[in-house]
Amino acid sequence: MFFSVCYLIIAIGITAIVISYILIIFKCNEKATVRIGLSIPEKAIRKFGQAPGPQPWPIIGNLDLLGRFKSNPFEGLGALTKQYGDIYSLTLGHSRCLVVNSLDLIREVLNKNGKFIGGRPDFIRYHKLFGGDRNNSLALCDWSNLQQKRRNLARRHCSPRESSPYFNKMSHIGCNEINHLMRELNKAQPGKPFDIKKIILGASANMFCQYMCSIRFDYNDKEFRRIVRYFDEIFWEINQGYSLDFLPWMLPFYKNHTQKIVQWSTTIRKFILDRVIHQREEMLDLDEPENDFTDALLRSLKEDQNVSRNTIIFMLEDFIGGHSAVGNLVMLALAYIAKNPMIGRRIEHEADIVTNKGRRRINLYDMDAMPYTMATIFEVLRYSSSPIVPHVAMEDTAIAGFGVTRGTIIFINNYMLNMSEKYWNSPDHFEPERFLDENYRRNIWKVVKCNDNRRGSEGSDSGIEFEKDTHVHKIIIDKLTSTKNSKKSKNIFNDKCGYQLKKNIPHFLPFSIGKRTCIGQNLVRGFGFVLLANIVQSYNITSADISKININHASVALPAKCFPLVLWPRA
Ligand code: HEM
Repeated sequence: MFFSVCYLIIAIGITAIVISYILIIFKCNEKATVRIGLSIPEKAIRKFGQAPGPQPWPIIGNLDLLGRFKSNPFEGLGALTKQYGDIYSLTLGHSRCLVVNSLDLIREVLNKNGKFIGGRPDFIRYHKLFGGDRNNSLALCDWSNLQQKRRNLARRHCSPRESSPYFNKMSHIGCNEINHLMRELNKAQPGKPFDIKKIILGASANMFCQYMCSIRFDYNDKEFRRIVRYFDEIFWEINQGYSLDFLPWMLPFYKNHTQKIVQWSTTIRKFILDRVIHQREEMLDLDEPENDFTDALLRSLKEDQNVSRNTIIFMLEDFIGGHSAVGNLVMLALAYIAKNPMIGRRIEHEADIVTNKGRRRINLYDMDAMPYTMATIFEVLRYSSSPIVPHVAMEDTAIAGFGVTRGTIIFINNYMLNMSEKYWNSPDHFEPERFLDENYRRNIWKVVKCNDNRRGSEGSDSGIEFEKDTHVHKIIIDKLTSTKNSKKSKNIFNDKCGYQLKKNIPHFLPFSIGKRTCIGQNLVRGFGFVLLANIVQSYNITSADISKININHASVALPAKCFPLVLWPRA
């Protein structure tokens, strides 16, 4: 009996392996059928073979190769370029994947082929996070008319231009929350390590909640604290890769984990319904002018039959959840400052100039006059190299002459760009200076008259949106003329204000490019700046033990419980 069971298990195993291998080999050899012209239909269709890549195993495909780079799979994807070049295929589980590793290829994928590769991977975890359907999520859904509509709805509020009233609102809300944050930070004992992350996340959450829903929560509100933690857990979760993503039959082994994910997301949804949406629905007056993003969403629910209540709840959840990204980004910046106090000194120096030695809080309009602070944020984005969410081909297409069949997952390896010696000097060093343009000082008198109103990203595909430069020119000119007789101030000008943040660096794509670029990037820069600049203005940041500051590459996410930091109030 025992032997029969063993033979049966072995037979099932061998059959599964053989079937798996046949399926994998079939997928590897499939050709993409691509329409290449419009004139003569028969001649316009061509078949393209897929990019070469390592030989896959049955069942796991090439997961073994990535398994060797657990702490940073993108490094693993980069290492494979030595053997297979900048574009190659992989099979992860049974999923066909294409990996692109160079700037030209990334552009070809995201800009030229954007409309064919607008899908997202069908990972079980993504469904669990969004009420059983990942298409509820703005970032994890496939491209659709609904997604276009959601992006349009969100753009005005979530990508505020400097000249818009939304920008002013952001600045006001940011500064107001900084007052609350400082009261919390003042409770910390100077020189004693403490968990600053949860306080920063709370402040960031309140900035987002006030901006999107005109509501803020007390830092001691238990429910608020809980959902801030759950959002943070989810942010970490989304930034991780699991075997489950490619081997869905492993679900029973991940039961506890997926239950946890569902519990986090349902608790968050309940909070948003109970504490935000219900009240607002009762108060909604369609004749009154639109007050915030929640108003805009509730109105679209009344005015557009294609928008469902679920859509707006998930949208609000997605956007409020953006606070975790900002909180983690600021936390990373503080960690690098703790490791290298000179970075903190230079930010303090800028902060002291713009606020006349701390006589006021730093607001969003100071952003252009504090280029080193912004450069630090950009350097965190480069150094941490947040991965671009994988795209999926929604129809057959060809990239660099290689076929990409429908359903292929496309990994865009921006880690390779961020760590390439071709583009950066000493890329493995954390150096905000690399984002400062020294030539600016020489050219300042020429450019100050420039009255170009275009958004900075239009002329480039760096994907980072900038406003016109007139404001910073004015600040610098004012500073130069008002202080030209003071040797000390002149040094300050030469040392700091003569630099400008480099803009539109074509190989720096932290927010991606093309159809599915990040909608929240202006919120990241705005709230990230206000948080970082004001904290560093008020405190010296150190660590009791820098060896405890462990930071993973290729992720902006830190574990919910990470390292403590030490604050010393500045005199
Ligand atoms: C550290 C901060 C952040 C970074 C580095 C970042 C980066 C990215 C990247 C790389 C993508 C993928 C683009 C693509 O697939 O081609 C993305 C998508 C997205 N981001 Fe961000 N993001 C950040 C913060 C935020 C915030 C604060 C929000 C909202 C408040 C936000 C909203 C979105 C949305 C909605 C998408 C999906 C867009 C779509 O698929 O159509 N992000 N982000």
